[in-house]
Amino acid sequence: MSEPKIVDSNGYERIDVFDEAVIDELASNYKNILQIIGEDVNREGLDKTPERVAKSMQFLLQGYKTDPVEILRSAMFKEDYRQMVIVKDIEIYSMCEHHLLPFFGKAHVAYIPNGTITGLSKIARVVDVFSRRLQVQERLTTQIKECIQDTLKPLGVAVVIEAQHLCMQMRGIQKQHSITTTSDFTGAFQKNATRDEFIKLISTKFS
Ligand SMILES: Nc1nc2c(ncn2[C@@H]2O[C@H](COP(=O)(O)OP(=O)(O)OP(=O)(O)O)[C@@H](O)[C@H]2O)c(=O)[nH]1
Ligand SMILES: [Zn+2]
Repeated sequence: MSEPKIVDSNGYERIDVFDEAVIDELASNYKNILQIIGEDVNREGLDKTPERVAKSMQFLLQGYKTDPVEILRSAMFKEDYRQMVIVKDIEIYSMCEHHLLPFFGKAHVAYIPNGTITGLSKIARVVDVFSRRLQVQERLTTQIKECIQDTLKPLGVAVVIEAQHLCMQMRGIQKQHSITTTSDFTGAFQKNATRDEFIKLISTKFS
């Protein structure tokens, strides 16, 4: 019998990346940081903050614990459909590995099956697993592409990510409106016509 899933208040499965000892150690280090920046760690509002931040980190970095290949393998179906499948506007929240600040936006993912399809939600889950790690946008884009290509072995995979980086907005260069776009393609998407069709379809608004 499989173990019961632990869910959070939204009903989503909670993945504990760190054990309790690690949470305690993280909390103790965050307490030090609060002290170093000159805060009064004993005031009421900060009482539980070190522990909250430790748990928040656990949530934000939960992607290390899940194998994205297993996610795809859990829902692979034989199907003789060899046209483009696009899951677009998948929201992403990731953490910049340079500043530990969020970057967030949308991922658009397409593949052309070669006898095997996967559950649509699994594409979004793979995006989530890689996003919930310390990342740079380029590597995130490529990891999603490679995981789908290596597991489903489709005729091609395309991944485009558009994101805002808080490390460029709240600090540093402080550019509030710049969006970074990254893309990566395999197989059939290397051809201009196929890639153009994908770009056209992800640019179309349906609402
Ligand atoms: N290529 C890439 N760079 C990123 C990403 N996220 C943040 N960066 C950049 O990482 C770089 C780190 O540069 P450094 O000069 O070492 O750090 P810094 O002094 O904090 O740089 P500034 O942000 O320019 O103040 C910065 O240019 C960031 O904009 C990302 O996803 N991809
Ligand atoms: Zn950054």
